[in-house]
Amino acid sequence: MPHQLQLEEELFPSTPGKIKRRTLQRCFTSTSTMFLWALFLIALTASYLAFLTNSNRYLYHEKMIRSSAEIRRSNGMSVLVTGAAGFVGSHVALALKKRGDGVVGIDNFNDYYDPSLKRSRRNMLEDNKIFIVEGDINDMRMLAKLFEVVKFTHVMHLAAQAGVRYAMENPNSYIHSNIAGLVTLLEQCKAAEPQPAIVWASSSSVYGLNEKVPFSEADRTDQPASLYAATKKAGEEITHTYNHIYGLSITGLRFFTVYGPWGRPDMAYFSFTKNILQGKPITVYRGKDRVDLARDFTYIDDIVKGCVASLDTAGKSTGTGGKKKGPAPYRIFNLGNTSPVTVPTLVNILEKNLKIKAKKNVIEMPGNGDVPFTHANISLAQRELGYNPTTDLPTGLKKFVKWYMSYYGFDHVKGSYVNS
Ligand SMILES: O=C(O)[C@H]1O[C@H](OP(=O)(O)OP(=O)(O)OC[C@H]2O[C@@H](n3ccc(=O)[nH]c3=O)[C@H](O)[C@@H]2O)[C@H](O)[C@@H](O)[C@@H]1O
Repeated sequence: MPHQLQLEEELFPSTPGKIKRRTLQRCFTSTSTMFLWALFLIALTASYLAFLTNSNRYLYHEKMIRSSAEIRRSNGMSVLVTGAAGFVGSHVALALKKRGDGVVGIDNFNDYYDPSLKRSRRNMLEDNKIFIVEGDINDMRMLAKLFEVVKFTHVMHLAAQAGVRYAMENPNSYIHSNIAGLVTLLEQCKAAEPQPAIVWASSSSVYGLNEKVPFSEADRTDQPASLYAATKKAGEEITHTYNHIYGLSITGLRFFTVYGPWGRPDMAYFSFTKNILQGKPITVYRGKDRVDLARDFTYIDDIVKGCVASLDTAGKSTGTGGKKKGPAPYRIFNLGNTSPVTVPTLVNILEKNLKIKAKKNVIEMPGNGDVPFTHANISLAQRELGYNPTTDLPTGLKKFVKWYMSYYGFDHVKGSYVNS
């Protein structure tokens, strides 16, 4: 269209329809611009509000972290407890707080087992003024921030992917938590000023196919029977390198089948209790030649004492600026009970406490990473930590069953759960 005509067309449109369309088009163009502007302003306001909320939340968290980390006794320590919403973590955090140490927890609240139990443990800790940061130990930035806020003197590292048999179902979760997560945490500890001393949970499973009994720290640990055990053994080697290169003080604790109130639902004593109460069958594994499996079951309160004594006796890390300045302690201890009990005996004790006969399916132990027995020699921990377990399995299980009944609200008379 020639220029003149185009201009006329625009000024004097030939049809009313055109006028409408063009006016509408202009109108629409300006409305859409306005709309875009409005959208932009809304987005700007929303992100500003989000920023305010986040920074408020951050400030709130920072305040909580600082107050949780406050030391309330002379020569006390400030401890970062990883896996604080877990079984052992929650108990250790509480014990430290009760005697006046500063405690901050971290936990990713994963769903390996019912996260509501982890949340209940968190509530219990919150009632005791212990704050748990919700986060993963693989999150380097979050760890760095945490160490910026608190100069931790110690790290009690209990966050891990636990469970021996689950490793066949989800092998990568073991690599994620027990290897990658461990390295991320160690990197942070190495860089921290001052470097904290680290006490962490290894496992009796590192003894694997070792046949020498009872298991001593100097025995072979190069024949793991499960990926879980292999990651714990790898953890012992990895922590050794951080001790050797960067001067981190390291104490590895080989726990022997820890049980008790607030325990882990994936463990035999816990799932057996649940099934027996519901009248469901339990599967009892048996070893070759019909030999009963046995474990050196260790009560949680004894383990807590061992953990706290390890923190108390841990020498200082020596590195600074990420460099070792001198030799630092590297220790490994068995924390067991020194009196193995067979799985059928464990079932008998539960039956007595629950006053219900279990429906047992006895089958040969499948090749799933289990070992036939464990038995700890604890003389090293006795000597160096003053570790002295005092709770036998009947006493400990009685306390567990009492807790279980009250936590899940099981009414013995009605034979059903009150809370469900
Ligand atoms: O001491 C340890 O290092 C390990 O102790 C436990 O591992 P485990 O001893 O296998 O504990 P449970 O899973 O509670 O099993 C106890 C015994 O009951 C047996 N069991 C388990 C489950 C089942 O359904 N039936 C059964 O007979 C097992 O074979 C085992 O002999 C923990 O689950 C691990 O996280 C921990 O590291």
